[in-house]
Amino acid sequence: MKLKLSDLGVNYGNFEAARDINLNIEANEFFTLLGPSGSGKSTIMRAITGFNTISQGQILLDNHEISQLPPEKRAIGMVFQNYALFPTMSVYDNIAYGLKLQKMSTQAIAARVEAVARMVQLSSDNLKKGISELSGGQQQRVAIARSLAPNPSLLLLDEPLSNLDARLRVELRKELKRLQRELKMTIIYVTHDQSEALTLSDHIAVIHDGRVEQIGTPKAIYQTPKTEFVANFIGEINLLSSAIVSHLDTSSWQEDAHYYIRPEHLSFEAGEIAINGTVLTKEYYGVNYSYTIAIPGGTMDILADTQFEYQLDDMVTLFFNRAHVLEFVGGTHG
Ligand SMILES: Nc1ncnc2c1ncn2[C@@H]1O[C@H](COP(=O)(O)OP(=O)(O)OP(=O)(O)O)[C@@H](O)[C@H]1O
Repeated sequence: MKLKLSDLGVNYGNFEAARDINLNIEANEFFTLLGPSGSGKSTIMRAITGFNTISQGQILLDNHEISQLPPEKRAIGMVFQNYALFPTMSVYDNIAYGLKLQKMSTQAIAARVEAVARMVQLSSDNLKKGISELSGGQQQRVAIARSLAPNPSLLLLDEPLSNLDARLRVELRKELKRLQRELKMTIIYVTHDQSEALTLSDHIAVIHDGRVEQIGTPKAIYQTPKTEFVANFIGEINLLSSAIVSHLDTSSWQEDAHYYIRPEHLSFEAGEIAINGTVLTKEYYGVNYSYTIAIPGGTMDILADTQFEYQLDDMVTLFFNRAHVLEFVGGTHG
């Protein structure tokens, strides 16, 4: 199913937690709301599910206005950060919960619970257990299975992996993507983790202060951020301070602009622009090094191939090309 939010606004009392939200989410798309804590992501999700009343705009699910419907009539699946499982029920009963409400036959429920348990790779042994007997990763699988059981055509996932350790997050992230492809579902995903957003999404909406800052593919958001906020929020980036810029031959550069460059666009080898500096910190990442270089008026982070091995306090020259420099005037792309 496709979802359209048009001029959506949500207030808590006098506080505008979301405003002017316009999103077009296509059927079978993996769409992510990415933004810092408190930016309004959950507020938008709760408006879609019906747990928040909207103060303005429309929510169209396959062209039908749903904002006046109660949550249970919207047929939208939802998984929360804290799982929100029923702790005293068995895994089976948790997954079967929505199906029982739909008055499905016991036999049909059993078949469906087994099917979704298989999808999320929960064994039949696990189905008999109590929720507290499962690991965090298994509990999250139960939460996903429960939301999938009624076969929703739209699934909302609000920070579903944030309670898990790093390795499990990556594993479950791959599984989510596989499930989405297999089940041909529209997924709206909320995260403040940029690597999750970049790896999973077809499109990302960057949310900041209750507004949409930019919508685009992961590549577009990373490579051509429209605002200074997006440039700083997605990926690592170096600000070329005015002190640095004043050292450069910058006749084509504007005085009131802010200039940025990504660490991977700096080189120790060659480039149009050169800055001398000394090695301040060095981190080894297996495939490469990350160095912080002290330069006149500031520091720059650089990602370098392991062939470029320097020691602390070594003198080095950083090179980069003008084409890789991102320019912002008044916060927006120059
Ligand atoms: N029930 C509420 N009443 C009043 N203010 C609220 C309520 N819920 C959220 N807020 C405020 O609205 C803003 C947006 O909150 P929201 O939970 O949507 O952010 P978020 O981007 O989902 O954050 P997080 O990543 O931390 O979950 C915040 O400033 C928050 O304090």
